Amino acid sequence: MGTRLMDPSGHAAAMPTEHRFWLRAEGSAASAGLTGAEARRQLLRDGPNVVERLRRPSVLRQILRRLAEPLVLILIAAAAISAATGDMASLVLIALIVAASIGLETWQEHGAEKAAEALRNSIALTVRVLRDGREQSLRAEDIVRGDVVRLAPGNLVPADGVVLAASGAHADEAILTGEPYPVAKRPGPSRAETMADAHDALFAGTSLVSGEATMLVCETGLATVLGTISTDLAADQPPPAFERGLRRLGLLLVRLTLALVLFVLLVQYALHRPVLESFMFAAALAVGLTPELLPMVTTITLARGAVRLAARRVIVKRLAAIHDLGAMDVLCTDKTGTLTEARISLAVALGPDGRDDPAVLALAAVNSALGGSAGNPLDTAILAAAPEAACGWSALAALPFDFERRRASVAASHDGKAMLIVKGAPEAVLAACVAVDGPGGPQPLDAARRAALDVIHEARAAQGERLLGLAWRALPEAPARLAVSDESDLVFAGFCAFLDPPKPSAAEAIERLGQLGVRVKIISGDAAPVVAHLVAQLGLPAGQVLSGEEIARLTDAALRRRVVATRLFARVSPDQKMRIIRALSEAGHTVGFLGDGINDAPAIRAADAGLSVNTATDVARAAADLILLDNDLGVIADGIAEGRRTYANIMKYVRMGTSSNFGNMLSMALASVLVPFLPMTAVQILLNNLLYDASQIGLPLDEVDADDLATPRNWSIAAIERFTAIMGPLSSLFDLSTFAILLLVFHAGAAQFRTAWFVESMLTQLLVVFVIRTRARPWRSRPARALVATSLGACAAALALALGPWAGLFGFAPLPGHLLALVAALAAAYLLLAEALKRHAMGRAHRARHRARSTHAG
Ligand SMILES: Nc1ncnc2c1ncn2[C@@H]1O[C@H](COP(=O)(O)OP(=O)(O)OP(=O)(O)O)[C@@H](O)[C@H]1O
Ligand SMILES: [Mg+2]
Repeated sequence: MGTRLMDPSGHAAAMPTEHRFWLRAEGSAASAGLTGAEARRQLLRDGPNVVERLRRPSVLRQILRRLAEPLVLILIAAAAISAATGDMASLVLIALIVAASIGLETWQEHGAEKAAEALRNSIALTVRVLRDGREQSLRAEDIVRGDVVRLAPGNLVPADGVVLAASGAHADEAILTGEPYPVAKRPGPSRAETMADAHDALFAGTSLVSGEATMLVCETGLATVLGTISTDLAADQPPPAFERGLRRLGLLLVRLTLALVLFVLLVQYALHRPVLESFMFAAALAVGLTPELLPMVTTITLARGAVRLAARRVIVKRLAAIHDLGAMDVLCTDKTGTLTEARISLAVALGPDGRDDPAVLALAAVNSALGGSAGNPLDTAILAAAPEAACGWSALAALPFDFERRRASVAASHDGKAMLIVKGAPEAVLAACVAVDGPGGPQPLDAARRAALDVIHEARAAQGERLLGLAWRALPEAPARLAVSDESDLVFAGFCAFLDPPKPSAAEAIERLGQLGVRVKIISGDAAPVVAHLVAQLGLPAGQVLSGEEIARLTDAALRRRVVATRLFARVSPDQKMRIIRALSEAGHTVGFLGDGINDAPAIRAADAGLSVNTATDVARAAADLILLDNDLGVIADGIAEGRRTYANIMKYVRMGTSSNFGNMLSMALASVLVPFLPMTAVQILLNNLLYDASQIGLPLDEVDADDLATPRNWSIAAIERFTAIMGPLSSLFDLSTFAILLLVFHAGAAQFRTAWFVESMLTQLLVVFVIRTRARPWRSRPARALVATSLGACAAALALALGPWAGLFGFAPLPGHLLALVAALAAAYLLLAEALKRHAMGRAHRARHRARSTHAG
């Protein structure tokens, strides 16, 4: 559970008095809320209610961050030293080139992130607040101290505050205290030293799991308990699939760079070459090798993906989740709303004999009216079927529904007689019953009678009807509070059966996902026969159902073996949903989860791609990486295509960087040994690198082959290494032949050598993109116009710089016609050979499931 707010012994630490806002006097006075004007003034004083320090850094800060990168610093220092020895030109040039590449990067990234952020804002969390005497829906950011906020189950608590009123309110505070069970909340002063004991306080970041509460906001933003520890919490999350791959790629490149730079420095030292010059050369090599555009290319491709997805009504909250969606090979989903219409209606209320019984419906209606929660679809369906049934009843106490107990209870009185009414999943209710209603009054619930009830339950569920059980007990006196232990010695009254028609579009969507290589699994809290019936209705293959009861008995290792082949899971608790996701993930799958309830939030958080819908509860939406504006499995298929598109384009950049760019830098290092002078000056390497970078701006916009969209794709470092190992040396081989011809045949001098090679390496490096951007023949896969423009533009610029009248400024010398022709011929030969070898270098199309292997190997 991390460090959180606990001391080493695991006990919640006492907070300093000034933070214990629940002890302040302000909470004791009931409040009618603020006026709009008061709130605006308060907002100016305290600032917006945000804890995340994830706010985008300013442009200036982004530039400074890039300037402070060690390589750039070394280069600038080296240039400064050479300026001190009289070489002003290289200082100016290096400064200009560094400025240009930083400018390019900052400008591109800034624009892309702004677009993505605007989309995120469109699904901001809203809170019900009392302002100007009426309830309004406001963005959580605009909440200020003194606001009065209303909370319902599934709502995130937007700020720290004290409870003014509550009925059956329980909060999940695990995120702050590590306490796994919901904590009861009620008004009234507490003298609590620790937040775990503060029954009258609600904390930002926690959520209401049941009941209702009204709270007075005492602290907002960074002043909240969450605000003081939010950085710890962020560090607690394991990185998702995309970041894991990116990190491993970074390590690979660092190793390559270090090896090359050390090699050059050692050789130069051994050959007694000038120290400063060698040093600058090595630094320029390192800059040339660093994939400094990788963050920009990934951000832009992902941000563009986000914008395209928005057109399909999918909002991306975490950009990298687009990639994870493309890599996903298993999608788990809950049932209600995704596979069904979520228009739950009451079909019938049955007595224990299986016949219609309006008295059972009346009991259910009293329970729902006095102890249900607004927004719960089952409670809503019951009240719609019997709107008047609760008249004349008054609530005494309630014990709200939770997903572990699967029961909801109320103590209610009618004509002065008190009664406990319990409703819930039939087996959960029956477990608390000792008797059953019969014609002549309650009868003992013996084995035969239990079996008869099970038969009714099974038969109904097998027809796809979701059942709730109802039970009651007379109460000798009115209780002040209810506990779980009160749910005992009950008399079973009967069932309510509900219908929720399947969505016609669901079957088609699941088939489409199957064609994309994504298997769909259903994880439901509902009973097994209901899930099986639905699956049959949708015309999908059923197979075995794994129940929550069985899962509870399985160890993690055993569960890992079972989950892969199982498609249906029933009667699972929120915790078990999360366990299933983890097990799939450990079995090597990239897992998505789509859900909308309080009970789905842990699983959404655990998934690589957490999906929710805009109508879902706050906790589910907060946990999700992607929000569907329409609850439709079909759009997920669109999202998957988008994810794979972005991945394919990012891979093109990676391939360019690790093969042709790496090959060039490798040649440069070798040449520094073989050639009597430095093969390129530091300035020329940097120019080379800048033009190469500029050419890549078109990549995020590139078209993608159908082949790249067909199967789940995930980082495979092994495949990248293979590609590098083949294509890198190929490019070096060509460079070395170029060197040999230039030196031995044409006896080129230093300046001419550098010019010829600059042109050759630019042409090969820039044009090879058209070869390796596709597995097909280049003329069969058309590149995007933007890519053609940036690549050819960079080529033209390189030729102009090296051959134009200003060439001398950069240390270039004029090239005679036959040398130019030679360079062009060599570049063409290289491209042809690269084309011949690329399929071999790319290997078989790797699928996401190979991740398991490469992860364990790496
Ligand atoms: N308001 C309620 N009162 C009593 N019992 C309830 C209530 N809501 C749900 N239950 C019980 O808890 C079980 C699990 O809840 P629910 O079906 O919503 O879980 P779920 O995992 O979200 O299911 P689904 O896959 O259908 O979305 C229900 O099948 C029902 O037996
Ligand atoms: Mg649900």
